[in-house]
Amino acid sequence: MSDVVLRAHAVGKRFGGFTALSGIDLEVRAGERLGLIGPNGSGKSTFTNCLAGAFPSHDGSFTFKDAPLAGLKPHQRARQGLARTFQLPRPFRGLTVAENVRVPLSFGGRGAATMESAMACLESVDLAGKAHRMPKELTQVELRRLELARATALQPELLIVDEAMAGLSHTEVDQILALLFRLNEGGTTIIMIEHVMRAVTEFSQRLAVLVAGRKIADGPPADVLALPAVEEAYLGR
Ligand SMILES: Nc1ncnc2c1ncn2[C@@H]1O[C@H](COP(=O)(O)OP(=O)(O)OP(=O)(O)O)[C@@H](O)[C@H]1O
Repeated sequence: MSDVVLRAHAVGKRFGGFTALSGIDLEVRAGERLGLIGPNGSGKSTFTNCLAGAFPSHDGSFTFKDAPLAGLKPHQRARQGLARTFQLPRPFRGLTVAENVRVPLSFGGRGAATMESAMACLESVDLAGKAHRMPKELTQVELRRLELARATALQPELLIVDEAMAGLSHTEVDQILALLFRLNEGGTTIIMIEHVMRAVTEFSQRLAVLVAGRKIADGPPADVLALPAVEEAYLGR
């Protein structure tokens, strides 16, 4: 396998007559921490949905671990090692926290769906103490941690974290960041989609910027954030 774990080539997506994404080329190296940023409606979630296989079709192509993703359904992509979290946590409300993790453990097929495995996943996100609670008993940051545990239960090589920090306090952002750094140190490649600039700049080794469905910058965070086009489009100056 090459050093590049994910390659997006000319990815585009239209909704009726509206072009949400156009000509996106992006490479992500194994073990990298990439920040994908851009103003509201710039296409970040659309890109994630294309990558995860959530849409029936899109333009262009993705190659993951040197194999094309075309034609694979979301669950097949997850089994290949591609996982995502959702902006709004989506636990199974009728299942306990531990059971919520056992579902992707069994579905991903990359590890045993035992209670021990579920507890190990929960420990990795500091949620083992709430294993037998119901999701409605969790705080906002605990729900985000559960969302991460559910994604990491798939043992992904690549994890896309979609706005995990929204609405969290400074300390809670630090807690999620620490978790993500730990996951990355364990070998998981991470794409962070985030509006909390402190978090995304602290975390990312590289930033890619989408504006109106096009990639306008890609490089070291300090260089990218200093570009006038990025300041103008993203920071609204
Ligand atoms: N299913 C859909 N049908 C029609 N338009 C859509 C659909 N999904 C997204 N869009 C539009 O595509 C554009 C890109 O949306 P997207 O959610 O990808 O942006 P985003 O960068 O993730 O925004 P945010 O930061 O607010 O989450 C927006 O104009 C949005 O309204």
